[in-house]
Amino acid sequence: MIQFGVIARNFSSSSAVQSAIKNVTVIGGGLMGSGIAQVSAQAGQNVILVDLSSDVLAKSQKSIGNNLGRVAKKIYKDNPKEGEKFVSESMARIKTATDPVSASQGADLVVEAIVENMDIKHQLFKKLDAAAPNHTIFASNTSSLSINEIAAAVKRKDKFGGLHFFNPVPVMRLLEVVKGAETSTATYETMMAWGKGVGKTCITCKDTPGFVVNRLLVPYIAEAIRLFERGDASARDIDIAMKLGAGYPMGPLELADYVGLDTNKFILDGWHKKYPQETLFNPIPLLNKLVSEGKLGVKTGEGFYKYEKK
Ligand SMILES: C[C@H](O)CC(=O)SCCNC(=O)CCNC(=O)[C@H](O)C(C)(C)COP(=O)(O)OP(=O)(O)OC[C@H]1O[C@@H](n2cnc3c(N)ncnc32)[C@H](O)[C@@H]1OP(=O)(O)O
Ligand SMILES: NC(=O)c1ccc[n+]([C@@H]2O[C@H](COP(=O)([O-])OP(=O)(O)OC[C@H]3O[C@@H](n4cnc5c(N)ncnc54)[C@H](O)[C@@H]3O)[C@@H](O)[C@H]2O)c1
Repeated sequence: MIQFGVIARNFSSSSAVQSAIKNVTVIGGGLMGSGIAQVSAQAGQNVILVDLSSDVLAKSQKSIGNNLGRVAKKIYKDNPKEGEKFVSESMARIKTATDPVSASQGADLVVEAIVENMDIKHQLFKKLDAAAPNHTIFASNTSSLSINEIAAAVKRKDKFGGLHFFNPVPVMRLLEVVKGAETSTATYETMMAWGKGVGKTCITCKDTPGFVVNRLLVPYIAEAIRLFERGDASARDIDIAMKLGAGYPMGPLELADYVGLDTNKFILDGWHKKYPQETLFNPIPLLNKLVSEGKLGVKTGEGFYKYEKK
């Protein structure tokens, strides 16, 4: 259970965003982008949320509104009127767009949260680099790709870094802030201040595959899928085992569904390509089969488990 204090503390520190960043463009309005837009707006930032699909944007705005309502219920439980004001003011700070270039022209920070694919991230950042103001910082929310390799697509390598949020963004208190080889100290410090300002506890690490959390988490989830694939235990028992035996809030297979089986696959495929000798990163036939069948987990209504459509 997430204690009230945690959410309130996040909010109180987030309401004093003192960094040089006021206007944030979030590109990718899916699971992560919508959460990043939410925490930025509730911290007083002006946000433009961009996606290729206006259907996705409409769905994301709805889920942001619902999630802001959950946050408001906790922070303003004794003052529902204030809670309604908090939600409406936060929502008013979020605009949506389908054109990333025009949406980045007034940005102090662009956070990319599109599909985990290097080529597509390169195409996007190359386009933005030519259009966004010189002072704009670019950051990727990538789970597993190299910040240095993504930054190869832009000239502003001194103003490029990693801002790796965790799902669900409004609840998970960690933010991994990653410096690339050419990220300037000023950019790094601005990203750290902004991360704190939107209510996160920031840690930092080198530009190493999976940074800290995913380097430990993704192989763990992969091993759980292999355990299930071999028939050593049921999905339910594997998840119960890790919740009751290791104190995790979610078991590995329900977490894989929550993160997205496509994202898990993208990460493993990328690491397998880079480190073919590392067996922990080997492709998993069952994971590949589920993804090929469009069973991506919570976001499509079925993965290892079935979910009722929201
Ligand atoms: C792969 C990537 O690169 C990296 C990653 O992101 S790896 C994934 C990291 N994330 C995790 O490991 C998540 C682990 N799971 C959890 O922490 C918890 O199961 C969970 C927070 C998702 C849900 O918590 P749980 O107690 O089971 O359910 P639930 O009651 O729905 O939510 C708990 C609280 O969080 C709040 N909450 C949940 N989701 C929320 C959201 N999206 N927005 C706002 N609030 C939310 C709920 O309001 C609830 O608060 P309340 O009880 O005070 O009302
Ligand atoms: N899912 C997680 O738990 C999680 C956690 C941390 C980081 N990440 C990373 O965040 C990124 C997004 O993951 P997600 O789970 O939100 O994916 P998602 O599939 O939910 O959302 C991605 C969104 O990007 C949009 N998109 C794709 N190409 C685009 C483009 N060129 N321009 C604009 N929009 C585009 C898609 O329409 C989609 O709505 C990935 O790099 C992923 O590795 C994911």
